[in-house]
Amino acid sequence: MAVYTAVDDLALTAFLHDYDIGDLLSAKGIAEGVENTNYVMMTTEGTYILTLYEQRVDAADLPFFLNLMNHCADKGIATPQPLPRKDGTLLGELCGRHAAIVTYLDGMATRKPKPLHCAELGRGLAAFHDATLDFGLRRPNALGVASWGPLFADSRDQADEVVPGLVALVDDELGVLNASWPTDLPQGVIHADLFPDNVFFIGDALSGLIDFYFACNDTLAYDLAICINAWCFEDDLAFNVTKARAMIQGYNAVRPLSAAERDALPLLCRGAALRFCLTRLHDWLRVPEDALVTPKDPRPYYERLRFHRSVSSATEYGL
Ligand SMILES: Nc1ncnc2c1ncn2[C@@H]1O[C@H](COP(=O)(O)OP(=O)(O)OP(=O)(O)O)[C@@H](O)[C@H]1O
Ligand SMILES: N[C@@H](CCO)C(=O)O
Repeated sequence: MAVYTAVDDLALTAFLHDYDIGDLLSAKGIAEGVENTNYVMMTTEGTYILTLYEQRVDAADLPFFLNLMNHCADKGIATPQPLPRKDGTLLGELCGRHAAIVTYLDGMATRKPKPLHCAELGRGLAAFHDATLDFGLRRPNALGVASWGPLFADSRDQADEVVPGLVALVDDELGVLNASWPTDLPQGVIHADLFPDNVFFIGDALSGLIDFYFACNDTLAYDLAICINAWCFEDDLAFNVTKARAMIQGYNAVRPLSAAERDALPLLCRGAALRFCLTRLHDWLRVPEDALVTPKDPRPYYERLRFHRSVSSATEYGL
């Protein structure tokens, strides 16, 4: 559950005086999510999401995230739109935390994506990439290729206890990726964490993209590689080429991939699998005593990485 900061009605009513969104009717903490405190809030004007940013989010990054959502929502992408305060700013303070209010998006995340969902996601991701091309702010990827070596160094001693064979695999993979990571592919703003829990659908139609708190500037096709990892493997860890084909075709229909991007896809998928394997391993080994949430298992991403290492060309992703 993720309501780290309890907000009472008096504090919230006072906070809302700085907005033009009516009077408070109700506010309920949302259990999902692990990073921040979220409330679904109803006022006389409508339904909104109130987010209080907790310690792990760097306050200096908040203008990037909020302006990015605003930029995309203005362009018709299904991202939450931050509500401006009466002074025009997007960020306030509530209960000692930075806080913002964004529009509530209808729809539901799907736990078992079908190929149709993957095609929608591909189209939505490409539209998001296109919409960000003229976004003015920049944020480097703190979890990009250069970070993976140092990240692993912090967990290397215990890695084989979590997944036998992990040290040898990751050492080898870091050597390959550091030597051959593509640097000349089209760049832009990527979501960087577009897992099924961050995408809403109404029926089979995409209705919302949320959780922009890893968004950054990086290689656009790397974002697609993250989605292939997150959406196109079954619970038994088998790769589902039908889902990958649907996703890539959907993406390609909106933002055609260059030949260089297509060729790089196996390598980008390896990088994406390694990134989530390493961040999960890091968190797995450092569960706080009072943890409210179970850490995510690194093993499925170790298995994905082994799969991508066996791929010899992008055609194996259904291209
Ligand atoms: N704009 C929105 N419209 C509707 N529901 C939302 C919206 N934003 C967040 N939610 C709900 O709140 C939940 C938590 O949001 P989110 O995933 O952003 O949490 P977080 O703690 O910031 O991130 P993380 O998933 O990385 O832990 C979502 O699963 C969703 O149910
Ligand atoms: N999507 C991430 C978690 C936090 O964003 C993962 O599955 O490892």
